[in-house]
Amino acid sequence: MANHGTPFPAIRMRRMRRDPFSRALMRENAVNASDLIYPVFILEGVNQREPVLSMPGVERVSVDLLLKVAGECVALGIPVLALFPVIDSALKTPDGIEATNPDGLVPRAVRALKQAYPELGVLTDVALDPYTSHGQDGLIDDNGYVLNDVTTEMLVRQALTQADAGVDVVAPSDMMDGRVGAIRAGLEEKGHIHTRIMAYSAKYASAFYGPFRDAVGSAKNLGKGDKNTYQMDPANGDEALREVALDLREGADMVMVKPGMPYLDIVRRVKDEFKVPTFAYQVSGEYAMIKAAAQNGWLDHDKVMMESMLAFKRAGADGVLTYFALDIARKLKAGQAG
Ligand SMILES: NCc1[nH]cc(CCC(=O)O)c1CC(=O)O
Ligand SMILES: [Mg+2]
Repeated sequence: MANHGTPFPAIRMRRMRRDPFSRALMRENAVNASDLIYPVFILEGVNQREPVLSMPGVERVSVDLLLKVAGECVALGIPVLALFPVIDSALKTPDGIEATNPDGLVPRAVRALKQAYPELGVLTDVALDPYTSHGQDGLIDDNGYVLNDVTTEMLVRQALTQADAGVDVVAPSDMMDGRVGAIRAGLEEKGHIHTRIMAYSAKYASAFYGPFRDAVGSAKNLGKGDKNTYQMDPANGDEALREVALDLREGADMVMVKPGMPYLDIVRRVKDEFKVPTFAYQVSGEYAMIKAAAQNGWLDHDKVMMESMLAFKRAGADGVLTYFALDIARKLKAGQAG
C-alpha cells in the first residue's frame, strides 16, 4: 500500500530480519566450542558413575571414565575441563588437609588427564569445601567464622599441590581476601611460572549453588550454614568491581563472575571496566532450572541452552563454565556437518 503523505517507518528494522542471509550477516555474537569450560564431578574407584539427581544428565565419574569424557572434549574442540571432587567422608576434617595430599583424588586425576591428553587444558578449584567436615570453604573458629589468613595459607598449599600435579589453571573459588596474591607468590617461588589463575572474583552467596553441593556431597556437612561472611551479597554491583580490581592487581590472569545468567549485568560491567579475560559460571541451579522445565515440556531444551550461551557472549563473557558444554559442542558440530 502506498504511503504518500502519511507517516511511514523511515527505518524498517525488519528489513534485515526478513531473510536468513541478512540475519546471518548482521549477527553480532556467536557461540563456539572454544568458549566452553566443562565442569566434571569426579569420585574414587574404577568404572564408577553416579547420577546427580538434582542435575539431570550430570554424573560423577571415576578417573578412568573421566579420561573418556576428556577424549570427547578434545574431539569436540572444548579447550578446558574443570574438576570437582567428591571426597570420601572419612577424609574430611575441620582443616580440610586432604586438599594438600599429593596423592589425593584431584592430583591423580590431573596427572592422568595431562598424560592422556596433554593438549587439553585442566582447571582445578582451589577451595576447601569438598574437604572440610563442616562444609565451609576454609578453616573456622569456635563460632564457625571462616578465618581468612590461615585459610589462605592452606589454599596456597592446595594450589601448589595441584600445580605440582601439572594443572594448567588454578581457580580459587573461596573468596578469601588476598588469596590470589598469596597463590601467585607461592607459584612463582616454586617455579610454576606458567600456571594460570582464573579467580572467582565476584562470587555471590547464591542459592543457585544448591545442586552443586549435592553433587560434591558438601550440602550435608554445611547443614543450615551459609557462606554470607565471605561470598558477596547479591544486592551489590559496585563491590564486584572492587573485588575484580584487587584480584587483577594480585596477579589473576582471568576473572570470573558467578552465578551467570542472573548476574549478566556484572559480567558486562566487569568487561567494560577492565577489558580483561572475563568468564561466567552458569551454575548448577541454572542448569537444573532449564533441565526441569525442559523435562516437563515447558521449554525447548536446545533452544534455551543455545540462547543462554548467546546471552553470556552478548554480555561480554569470553567463555562460560557450563554443565551444558558437551551438549552445546555436539550441537555445534552437528550444525556444521548438516
Ligand atoms: N567453593 C566451592 C564451589 N565451587 C563452585 C561452586 C558452585 C558451582 C555450581 O553451583 O555449579 C561452589 C559452591 C559453593 O561455593 O558453595
Ligand atoms: Mg576478593
